[in-house]
Amino acid sequence: MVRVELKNIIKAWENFRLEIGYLKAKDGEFLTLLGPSGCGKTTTLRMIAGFEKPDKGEILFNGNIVNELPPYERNIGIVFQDYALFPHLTVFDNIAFGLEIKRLPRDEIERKVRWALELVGLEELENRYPEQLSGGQQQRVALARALVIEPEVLLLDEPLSNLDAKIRERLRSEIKRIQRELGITTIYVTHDQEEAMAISDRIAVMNVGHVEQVGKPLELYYRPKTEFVARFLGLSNILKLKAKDGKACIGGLCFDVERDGKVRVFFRPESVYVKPGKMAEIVDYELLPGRIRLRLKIGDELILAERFLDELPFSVEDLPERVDVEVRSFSILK
Ligand SMILES: Nc1ncnc2c1ncn2[C@@H]1O[C@H](COP(=O)(O)OP(=O)(O)OP(=O)(O)O)[C@@H](O)[C@H]1O
Repeated sequence: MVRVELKNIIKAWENFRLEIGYLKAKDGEFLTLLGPSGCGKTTTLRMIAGFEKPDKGEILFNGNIVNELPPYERNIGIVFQDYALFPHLTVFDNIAFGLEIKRLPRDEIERKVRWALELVGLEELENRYPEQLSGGQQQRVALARALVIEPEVLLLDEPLSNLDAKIRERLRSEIKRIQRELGITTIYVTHDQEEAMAISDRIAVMNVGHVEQVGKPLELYYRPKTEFVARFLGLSNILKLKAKDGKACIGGLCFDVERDGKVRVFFRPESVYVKPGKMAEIVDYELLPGRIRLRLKIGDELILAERFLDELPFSVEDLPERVDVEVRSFSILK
């Protein structure tokens, strides 16, 4: 297994500069680079793969600098967004290709390809050509082809973005299963926050040219450090308040912020609990499958609350005009 580290990386083009002070994928970890289009995810992955050289800084595998190693000497498997299969080769031969280049004996190639076919559930389709496969099946072939060489690091660049929603969900849980089964260090690029939350051990959220925050999915979701991370991962409440004696209050709702002066208090709509009372006015609401999203006015600010219908302390037909509000999880933004 391999630990991948990036240290003091700088990569600049005319109109873009990427700087990463330190980033690590631990042994066997599933690390996702998540961020909007153009923030530098692919460039980061390409440097790890060896297709691109950093202007400055080091890329290390298990503590050894690999900057000068070409991709084929880094022991990596790569899956791209466009499956990039050979159209004139069968599924079997597409997967066998990398092993044939290594001139492995025929029976070993057979054995390894069958193992990879089984891993991705394509045993029945080994004689088909890529054009005879669905997008999801083609991406499975690409995955099998990346894994058959038994790489120490698996790199995936938006592997699911050309597939429709249902297949995407199925394939993502399969990628996760295979990754766990093999315990292979994996670095995954996506701009889809739900996908990143579902699949990752840890996520590095990137914003133009840098990493904003690294953490476990729920840690980033509930305790983002910056407004960018908060907003990128979902619906946010952000209140700009003035704290005194360690408390920041608005309309009777107080947060223990353990500092004084201006603070930005962040919380998710799901962290807001309501019950009949006086603190906030229900301005309007929206029904979602099984849930209700309430817009509340507290002091002179609007906040969102989201609750499952079956845990509301009143019925939707009989919403009170005002409610008391409790926020059970919040963080202070930088
Ligand atoms: N070879 C290159 N020459 C010049 N600029 C480049 C080159 N490769 C990438 N860039 C620029 O670097 C920036 C980051 O690109 P990159 O592909 O890493 O972003 P990304 O986060 O992966 O975006 P996307 O999700 O759209 O692929 C972009 O502004 C891009 O135009």
